[in-house]
Amino acid sequence: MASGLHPDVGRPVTAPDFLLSRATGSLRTQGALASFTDPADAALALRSGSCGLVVGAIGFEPDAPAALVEPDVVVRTDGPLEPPAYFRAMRTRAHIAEEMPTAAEHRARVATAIAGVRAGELDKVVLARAVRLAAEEPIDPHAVCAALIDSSPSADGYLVDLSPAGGRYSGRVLVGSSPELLVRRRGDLVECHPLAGSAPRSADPAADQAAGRALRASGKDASEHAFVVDSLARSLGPLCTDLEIPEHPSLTSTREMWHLGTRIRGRIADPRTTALDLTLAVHPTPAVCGTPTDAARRLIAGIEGDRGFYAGAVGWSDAGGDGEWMVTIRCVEIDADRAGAVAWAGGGLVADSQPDDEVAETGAKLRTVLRAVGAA
Ligand SMILES: C=C(O[C@@H]1C=C(C(=O)O)C=C[C@H]1O)C(=O)O
Repeated sequence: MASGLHPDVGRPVTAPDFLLSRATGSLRTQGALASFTDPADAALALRSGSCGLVVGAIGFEPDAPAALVEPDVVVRTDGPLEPPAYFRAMRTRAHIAEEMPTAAEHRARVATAIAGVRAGELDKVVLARAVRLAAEEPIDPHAVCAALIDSSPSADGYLVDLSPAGGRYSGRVLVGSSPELLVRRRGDLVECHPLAGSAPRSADPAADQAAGRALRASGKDASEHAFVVDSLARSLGPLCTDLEIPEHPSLTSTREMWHLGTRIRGRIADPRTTALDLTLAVHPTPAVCGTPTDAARRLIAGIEGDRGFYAGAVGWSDAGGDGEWMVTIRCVEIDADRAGAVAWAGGGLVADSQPDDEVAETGAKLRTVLRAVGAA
């Protein structure tokens, strides 16, 4: 680069402030004609037709501030997004500055929660831990997103400017690569692909296949998974007709993880129900919260505190009702000054869960984003 040029020269001016990359179709947007911190207001604006499209993120807690906007400029594509060469060439370099909590403390929390499940206080709860990352050079959220899209076999990735949520979120950006489709509506077709029940993958092909087979055969993981499918069946039942739910989950994978997944399909009962309405009806599922929902939510708030946008939903919905929302996992929230970030990972706990396995599982889940920021 010639000296004297602005360091940002070459940076695509079309860099979006929201994007969702999916193999089945993507969307990126810039600007905001309107913004919503209450998802119910956004849902109403879509249904009334006063707003044509809503994009952004909603928090884990339904009453937490959302970062939703009606975007100004919208580009839709049929396939996944191809990150610009400018961002692909950037290497993020960060390191873990703090474990929140330490792996040992997370193990102790997990053991306490499993004891609660065994005592009959609840059936399942998802506990998460976080790490604070410190950057060697300012982090460019688009570079992290490009790395996540490029390392996802299905080119999954998302980026959301959290500023519309206000307060401490001003200037922060959420970036991730979620394998979990919370809900999608296309025309009258409604689809979900819940994941629950996980095992870390292995670099050794034989060990990797064995880990997948063991997950498929695991009664503990089947029960963890069933809570999610049952919850979706209950919440979607009144909103859909012809709900098709396979009897058994199948094996699915990311670069780091094996998961049990179930492809659920149905037809929308009332065409006025938008993808955002569906999202608000099913969220939070026991894939990120637990069963019963309120007991799990209370336990999570007491142990972890405020999850913010982690374990929420990220996506888009249009006034015609179409849209797609992913579960906000495998993500990192980048500070407004770009000097640091926080990444989270959680896992479901049932009566048969083992604390050491759970620590290993969250460690493996964290690697998705740690690799993308050069901290793995
Ligand atoms: C909570 C996370 O993942 C969720 C929990 C899973 C599990 O408990 O097996 C699997 C996939 C996700 O639904 C996360 O990645 O942070």
